[in-house]
Amino acid sequence: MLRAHPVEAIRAAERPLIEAAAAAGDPDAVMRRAASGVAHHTAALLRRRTGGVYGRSVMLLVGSGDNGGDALYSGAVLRGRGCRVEAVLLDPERVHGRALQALRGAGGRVAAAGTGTDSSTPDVVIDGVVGLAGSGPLREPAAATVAALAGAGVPFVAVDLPSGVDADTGTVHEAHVRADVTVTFGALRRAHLLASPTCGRVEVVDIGLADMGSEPLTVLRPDPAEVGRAWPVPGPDDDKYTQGVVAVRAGSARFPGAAVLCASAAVAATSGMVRYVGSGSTDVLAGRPEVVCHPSVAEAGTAQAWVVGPGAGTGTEAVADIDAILARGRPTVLDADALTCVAGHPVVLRSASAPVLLTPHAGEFDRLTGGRDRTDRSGALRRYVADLRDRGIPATVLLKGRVTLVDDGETTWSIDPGSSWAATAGSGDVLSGVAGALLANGLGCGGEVAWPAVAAAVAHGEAARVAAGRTGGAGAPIGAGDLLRALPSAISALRGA
Ligand SMILES: NC(=O)C1=CN([C@@H]2O[C@H](COP(=O)(O)OP(=O)(O)OC[C@H]3O[C@@H](n4cnc5c(N)ncnc54)[C@H](O)[C@@H]3O)[C@@H](O)[C@H]2O)[C@@H](O)CC1
Ligand SMILES: Nc1ncnc2c1ncn2[C@@H]1O[C@H](COP(=O)(O)OP(=O)(O)O)[C@@H](O)[C@H]1O
Ligand SMILES: [K+]
Repeated sequence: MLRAHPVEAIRAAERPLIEAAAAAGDPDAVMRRAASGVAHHTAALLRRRTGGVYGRSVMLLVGSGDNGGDALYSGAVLRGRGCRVEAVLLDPERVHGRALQALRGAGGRVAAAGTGTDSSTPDVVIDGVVGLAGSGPLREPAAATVAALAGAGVPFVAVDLPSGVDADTGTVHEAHVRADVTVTFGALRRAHLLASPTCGRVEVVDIGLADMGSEPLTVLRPDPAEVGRAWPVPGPDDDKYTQGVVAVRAGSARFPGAAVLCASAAVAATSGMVRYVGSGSTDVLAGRPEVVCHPSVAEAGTAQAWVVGPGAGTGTEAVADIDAILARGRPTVLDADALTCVAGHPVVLRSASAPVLLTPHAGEFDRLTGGRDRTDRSGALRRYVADLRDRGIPATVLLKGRVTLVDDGETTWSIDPGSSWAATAGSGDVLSGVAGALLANGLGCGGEVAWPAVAAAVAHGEAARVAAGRTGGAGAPIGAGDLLRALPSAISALRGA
């Protein structure tokens, strides 16, 4: 499991190291260690991209703080390895003096932004514009310089964080660096897990930082192997009931497919039994004859967990069904149309005495929250969960997207499947089916509902990867049906990870 920390915690952990270095008369010792890590990973990128290091050209984008200092010291190291290094100073009046001297001493070229820079396109850019102290989008002249280099296809190595990405919220501002590699120091920052697609491959350099624990603002990323180990496996004494029965209320005349995708995903996720309530029994049974269908919520037999919502409608009947399901007092996944019902009738959640898992996409989340705080996704999520919990609703929320977040009011989990192939119609129905099955099974090594939600998101992402890669090569677009069919291979891969 990876942990990513808020800036305040990082700064507090670094302080003793920096003070010790200063007391020993070498105030830049930590910075030079960090910089040699940046140089090491930049050299590795150059080798991968160009087959070597010697003679390659490196451009440093140097801001006014210590992030720029790291870039300058790393340039000095790369100069020592035979690179041509040019530093572009974004604010020549405010630059880390000793680091600049080190670069000059090593034979690096220095220019102010917009004046007489080397005209050839560099092999790599080191982004030392701004790091932990950054806020807001890249400012000029950094924004225009970055846009031109990115447009020319030059790879970026970000020092600490891609500039233009907020360290704590992970907000990616319009003007920002998209990094191929991000080299950070001692421990991950929250943005590394909240904005992982913008950070590229994240490398953590050891600077002698003591191990950091968790606190409420720490973001966690699950280890796929851990999810695989926790996946429910029937034992010798198990039967179809002991593994947890999940009931699915999904589908409508307008959306028959949602019923098939959701119920079939529940069947694929664990052994045991799946019940179905809705208008789609014929279609569900055509694909999955093992599903047990019931004419209404009231007539459904016992289930250890429920899923309600995919394609299930938003009328008064749908709201009444949600109410009836919650009144059964079992853990329940509320997805899709059920979330629209909750947004319109928040009072319906009052019937929830057992844990509920809400699984909105961005639009549904806006509907639930009135569209507040679009820029600080994880903060808005934490506040929404806290609101629900303050109202006595035992809620966990899974916010979908390329980076899926799960928050139970105490912990934020982040899942990034590494590609966006899962962004396809109906794939959310598959996710809620998997989550419901895991909830019914009582999977719970990391919390009552958060862990099944996290495990479902991991398996969903892995299924997308398997499905998109089924043809080999670079991968191909998938539909939700492909993702569904890939679930068994994905679960098997996780269990073998
Ligand atoms: N604190 C530590 O212990 C260590 C820090 N290190 C480096 O130091 C960095 C933090 O340095 P600083 O605290 O000096 O701060 P930064 O270098 O992150 O930023 C400070 C400067 O950036 C400017 N700035 C802020 N937002 C901007 C934007 N959007 N566009 C352009 N400029 C902007 C500010 O005006 C300020 O002058 C870390 O990210 C890391 O790279 C490393 O040397 C390792 C050790
Ligand atoms: N850009 C993306 N990259 C990867 N996965 C994504 C992306 N956008 C959405 N997803 C995932 O795809 C699924 C889509 O769910 P949802 O929006 O509810 O679709 P639907 O309602 O069509 O089923 C979710 O699991 C979500 O996390
Ligand atoms: K940076």
